[in-house]
Amino acid sequence: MTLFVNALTQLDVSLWCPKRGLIGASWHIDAELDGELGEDGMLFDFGEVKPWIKSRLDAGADHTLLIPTRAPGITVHECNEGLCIRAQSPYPMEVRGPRQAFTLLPWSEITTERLGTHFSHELMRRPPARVSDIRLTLREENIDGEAYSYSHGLKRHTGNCQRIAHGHRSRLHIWKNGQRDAQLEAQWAKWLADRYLVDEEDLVADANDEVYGSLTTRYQAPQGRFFLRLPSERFAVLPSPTTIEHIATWLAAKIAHDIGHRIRVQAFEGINKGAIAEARP
Ligand SMILES: Nc1nc2c(c(=O)[nH]1)N=C([C@H](O)[C@H](O)COP(=O)(O)OP(=O)(O)OP(=O)(O)O)CN2
Repeated sequence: MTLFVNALTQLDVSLWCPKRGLIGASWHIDAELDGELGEDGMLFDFGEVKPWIKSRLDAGADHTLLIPTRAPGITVHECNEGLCIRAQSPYPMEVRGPRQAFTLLPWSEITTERLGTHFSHELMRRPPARVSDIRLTLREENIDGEAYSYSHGLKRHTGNCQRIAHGHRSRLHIWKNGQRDAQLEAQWAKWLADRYLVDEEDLVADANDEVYGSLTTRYQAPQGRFFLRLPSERFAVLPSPTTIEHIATWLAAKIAHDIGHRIRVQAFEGINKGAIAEARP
């Protein structure tokens, strides 16, 4: 017998891609479980399947930076913050933070297929009674219009959003003078694509940055100390923390100022939630 639960939970992560660099990603998680029925006629109570799988993913890869440790140019070593990870290609990155902020995977590239198999194996280490196999599938949200992706960290968040490099892939809706504007949505999704959104308060002066054309962000949060250096053009600098409320407000003000019209922005953070802001030129 096979039991399934579609869209059981979501994963919001960043990952290092040897072709695109730092990417924000959000995936639905679909689950299938094989096994034998118990006397109650069930394989595994839905009310227990969902919290079991969600809690395991939340405590593991969710809100971490996924690193393919066998990609060319990746190095990982211990440092005062916990782990220091450097990448070279397609551009240089250095990130440091507590061990729990990273998921290290011994692969040359991260794919949703490999992640699904990896998470399934992890869950099968201690399977529930009567479950003989588990298959997880990671699936991008089907977005008709524009999707934008970014990475960030919220130093004041008490949960895992404080981790300096986690991200999202999300819908972006923009209205100009009350009308949805597909062209503006495409333009801003393209501009935001794969950027790191940083609060200007968290940028620090670092001698390397002048030499290499990079920017460095560093902060202390409840889980530990975090550090990230990327080429300056990979950043978008906000005058505020990068909560979705501030992202929507900043985007609306920036677009209204740029084009001189009344703007409404509905910015999603991952799947099915976000913030709405309006601005006038
Ligand atoms: N009002 C806001 N709340 C939160 C924000 C925010 O910008 N505004 N941001 C975050 C984090 O950035 C986080 O990445 C979002 O995390 P998410 O996975 O969606 O939240 P949960 O883990 O609490 O939800 P699940 O249902 O467990 O996925 C957090 N809050």
